[in-house]
Amino acid sequence: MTTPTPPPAFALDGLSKRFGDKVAVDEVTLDVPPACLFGLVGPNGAGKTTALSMAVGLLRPDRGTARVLGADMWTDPVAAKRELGVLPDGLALPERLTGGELLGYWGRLRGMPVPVVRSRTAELLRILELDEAERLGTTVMEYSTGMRKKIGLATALLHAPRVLVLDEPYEAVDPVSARVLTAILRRFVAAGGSVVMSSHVMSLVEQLCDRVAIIAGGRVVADGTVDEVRAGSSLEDRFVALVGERRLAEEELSWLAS
Ligand SMILES: Nc1ncnc2c1ncn2[C@@H]1O[C@H](COP(=O)(O)OP(=O)(O)OP(=O)(O)O)[C@@H](O)[C@H]1O
Repeated sequence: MTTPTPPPAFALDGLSKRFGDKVAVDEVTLDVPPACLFGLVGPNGAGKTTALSMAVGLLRPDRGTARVLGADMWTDPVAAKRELGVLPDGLALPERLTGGELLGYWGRLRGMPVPVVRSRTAELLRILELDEAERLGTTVMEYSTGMRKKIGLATALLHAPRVLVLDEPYEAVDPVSARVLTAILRRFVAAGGSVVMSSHVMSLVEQLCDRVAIIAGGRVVADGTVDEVRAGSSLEDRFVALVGERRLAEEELSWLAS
């Protein structure tokens, strides 16, 4: 008897979204295998956040489907979200809570046992170096940009999901915390989890990710292993070649520093 092949961690099929006359995402189809760190890159306004928002159930697609470990995000959202941890773009957080209170609240929303929430909260705050702020009673409203990103990551990790979707997780995070984040993501994938992360830092995606997709103008223009996509050059050069370079002409901004 053959064992059934496990479903992809994430399967996006023909996802499309239009805002008025603007086609933001156009037939995006991607498979993220189990135990994979998947990078999603593309220029500003390419459609990454829109695609990821539809994939995790935050934005209803005009067309197409998104499945998490086989469960359809829009017809079976409870099953699809059970195994999913999300760091959305511009995360709206309850501002008047401390990080620890926020995680406590989050854990209860997820129906987790209180002692588990307590011990994971303490561990996450310590590892992400938010414990000092917690001791001082700092509320999320008073957090710096990087601290907000880190508490957002903690909420994504708290229920020990099997699939993580992280919109620019390294943005505004200091180098020490970035190394911690990398260690967390590597350990997560080594244990069989999958991560989809968007980033503008090509060197980071090259170092960290197993697979990468480049999105431009709402469409997937390249998708494969990092080696396949960079095709013998650097990921940044390949990105620029596929997306198109913008050079500054001699006369442009000539008033600047004149
Ligand atoms: N709520 C909205 N209403 C109207 N247009 C939108 C909305 N959200 C996104 N768009 C448009 O959809 C396109 C894709 O935006 P999106 O935020 O997905 O890009 P992105 O690839 O995440 O960009 P960045 O790298 O700058 O974060 C852009 O042209 C943007 O202006």
